[in-house]
Amino acid sequence: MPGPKRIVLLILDGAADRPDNGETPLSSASTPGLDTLARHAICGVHYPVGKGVAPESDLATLSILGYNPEEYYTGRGPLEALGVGLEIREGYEVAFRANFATVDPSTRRIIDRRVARSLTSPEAKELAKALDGMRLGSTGYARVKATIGHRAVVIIGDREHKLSAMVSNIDPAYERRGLISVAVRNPEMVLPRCKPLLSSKEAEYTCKLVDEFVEKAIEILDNHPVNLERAKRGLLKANAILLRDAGEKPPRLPPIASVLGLSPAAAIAEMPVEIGIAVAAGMKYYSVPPPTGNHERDLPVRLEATIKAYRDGHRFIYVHLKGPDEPGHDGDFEGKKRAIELIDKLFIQPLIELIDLNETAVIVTSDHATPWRVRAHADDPVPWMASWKGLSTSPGRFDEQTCLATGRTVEYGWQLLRSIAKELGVTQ
Ligand SMILES: O=C(O)[C@@H](CO)OP(=O)(O)O
Repeated sequence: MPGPKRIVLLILDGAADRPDNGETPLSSASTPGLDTLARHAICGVHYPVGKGVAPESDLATLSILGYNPEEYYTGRGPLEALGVGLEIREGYEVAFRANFATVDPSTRRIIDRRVARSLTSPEAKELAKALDGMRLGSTGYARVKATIGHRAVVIIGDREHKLSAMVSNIDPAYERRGLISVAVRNPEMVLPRCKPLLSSKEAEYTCKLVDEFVEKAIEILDNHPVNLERAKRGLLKANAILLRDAGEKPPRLPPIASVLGLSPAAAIAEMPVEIGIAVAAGMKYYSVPPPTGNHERDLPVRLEATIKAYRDGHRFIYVHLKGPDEPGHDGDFEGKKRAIELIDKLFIQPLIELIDLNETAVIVTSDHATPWRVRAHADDPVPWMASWKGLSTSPGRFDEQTCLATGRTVEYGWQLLRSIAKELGVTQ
């Protein structure tokens, strides 16, 4: 039988977890759709960026799509900026992923690095407007754009002086190692100062602008009417902005078709960073509204976009669903299990009825583990499953322990698709 002609790659953000008395949200979730896919499948585990790396979503996703991060990664900030259509003036601007957060201005203690996920996008847009265009030093400036919930993009620039992305994170939850950031377990929640990651005048000057921006932002935000109103309603103030994952330019990627020879390629993604990755990889991005927090409302919309991409003839379709990650960060086992069950019920079950599984392989995995007991990204191995009607094998079900037990370990996420395509004999 010739191999599959098409691939649908489904990344369940943060769905992987750490077995606890044998159970994980994935293993305990009711997943008839994944169980059906498991009937004709192979599965294993992979290390999205490599052993010992607790990656952020962007780094992990870039790797899983087949791009070796060591060769291509340029920082999350530029991907977030690309995802919301912000250009970077290379050499004189540096883009950061940002979080609106709550701090105690007198002690710089971080009370909540996401404002308890209570900030609405309209509120964030108001606050971003108050910071956008801020002048820094004599020739520096900040460009600020709110994205989804507590998230934003901040571009620090200078009209005359060159800047550098080699600066530390102003966010204790993620530690910089060169251009990549890794999640920190139990970070000390105090607002840090910027440190140059290499001794260059550009990095030192960039840190000077960054520290000035962070300080001025607290003054502006703490007294902003949006926050005064929030405080009146007993809500946390969004009175600080954390910066992480500086980058000077988006990655220059060979088109995704060069990874597996499958084109055209499409992407259905809901967060700016994954949209940025899709654009950088030359995929046709099928726009969906931002997540509303109501999975019952959001998932059918994502399914509809996926089926449209399929019917438009795309041979590689990358779908990124955010659901399970947030309850993982919030230490919510049941919430994470529920998010997985809803993806199965409202996305996977209808999907496999609407596509041809004789010609299409469905690959399901996660970008990283967000173990609910850890409440952060972790470096655990991540399960993957490749399902196709031409396979006569079955792992029984798709979960962390079943896929670990097969012994099919892929050392680096960027090798995953190629190894699956080879084993299934994907038709170029
Ligand atoms: O954006 C998010 O959902 C997460 C992970 O990418 O970041 P943070 O932990 O800052 O909320």
